[in-house]
Amino acid sequence: MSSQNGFLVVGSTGQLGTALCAQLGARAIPAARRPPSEATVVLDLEQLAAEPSLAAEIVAATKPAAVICAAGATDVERCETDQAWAAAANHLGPLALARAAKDVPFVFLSTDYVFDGEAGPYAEDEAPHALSVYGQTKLDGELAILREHPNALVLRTTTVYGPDPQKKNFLYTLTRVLNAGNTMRCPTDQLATPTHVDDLATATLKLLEQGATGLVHVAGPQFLSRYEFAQIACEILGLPTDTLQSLTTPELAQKAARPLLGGLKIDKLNALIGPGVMRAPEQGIRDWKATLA
Ligand SMILES: NC(=O)C1=CN([C@@H]2O[C@H](COP(=O)(O)OP(=O)(O)OC[C@H]3O[C@@H](n4cnc5c(N)ncnc54)[C@H](OP(=O)(O)O)[C@@H]3O)[C@@H](O)[C@H]2O)C=CC1
Ligand SMILES: Cc1cn([C@H]2C[C@H](O)[C@@H](COP(=O)(O)OP(=O)(O)O[C@H]3O[C@@H](C)C(=O)[C@@H](O)[C@H]3O)O2)c(=O)[nH]c1=O
Repeated sequence: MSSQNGFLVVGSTGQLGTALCAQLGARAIPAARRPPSEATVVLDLEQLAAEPSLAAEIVAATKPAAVICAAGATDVERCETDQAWAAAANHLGPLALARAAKDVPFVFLSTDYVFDGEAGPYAEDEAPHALSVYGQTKLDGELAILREHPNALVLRTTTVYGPDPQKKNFLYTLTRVLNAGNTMRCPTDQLATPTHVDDLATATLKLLEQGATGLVHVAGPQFLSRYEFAQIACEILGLPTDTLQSLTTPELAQKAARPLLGGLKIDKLNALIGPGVMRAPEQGIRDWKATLA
């Protein structure tokens, strides 16, 4: 495999990776731990964490013009009990790749879960304080990559929704659960700024084109609770709401603590790429609906 000007998209089988590859077209060099075809580079972040020299081999073989690390341990609950996995996929693996790709721009995807949720939505200059293993390992990744890569761009996002090849984001879960007549329990006290995956991909590529570096928040423009997000989705999608139940986070009894007032401010993003790129949930859910068969 050899390519002079492509962007290495790590996590090409994921939600964001798929959107990035679609927007990049022939400029994408997809990379995944379980490649769906021979055209995809084999890249396992856990393996890179254990054997960092493999990262240099992949970079030498693919010669990317930039690297976007859109992969990671995204199962927030599993991270609590499998900390070695979380550290490898969210911190040490991406760091090995960043070290090997020092000569080209490197993008690392992070999260609002680096914050404790006492005062969201958050701007880039606010102090992080992670509550969960997922959030802490992402924060460890951010700090190490920003320290070691001269042109690193760290993008924090939150509650990504829209087309998802693995059909596991919140909207797919909500639709599946409610259509099956089961109860969907949604917290009224977990607030964030839901982000349409295509906008996240667009913003990522615009920032890369501009040569942006450092920390930038990329998220939707509206701050709302999971329950409100679910209500908007139900209305647009015509889902039954008799089994949509509101509750508080303690009642939900999740393993990993979530930031309650999470979410991200996007003034810096808007100043860099112009306003209007990030769509509001109502529009985003309508657009997602239109993609369903
Ligand atoms: N989804 C969200 O709400 C948010 C996401 N983020 C961050 O944005 C990024 C993209 O998220 P999203 O696309 O939604 O996530 P997904 O869960 O949809 O995709 C994650 C990707 O990471 C890959 N992956 C997991 N472990 C490894 C590994 N060891 N080596 C290589 N690849 C691996 C998965 O591969 P496979 O298909 O084989 O499982 C998949 O392609 C992630 O870094 C995530 O932490 C940040 C905030 C919110
Ligand atoms: C299963 C279930 C979840 N939920 C809620 C609780 C919680 O807020 C959320 C859990 O689903 P999610 O997987 O979307 O949420 P979670 O894994 O917490 O979402 C996070 O993903 C990671 C990758 C991030 O980085 C975060 O920014 C955030 O988007 O959904 C319900 O309300 N009812 C349910 O029945």
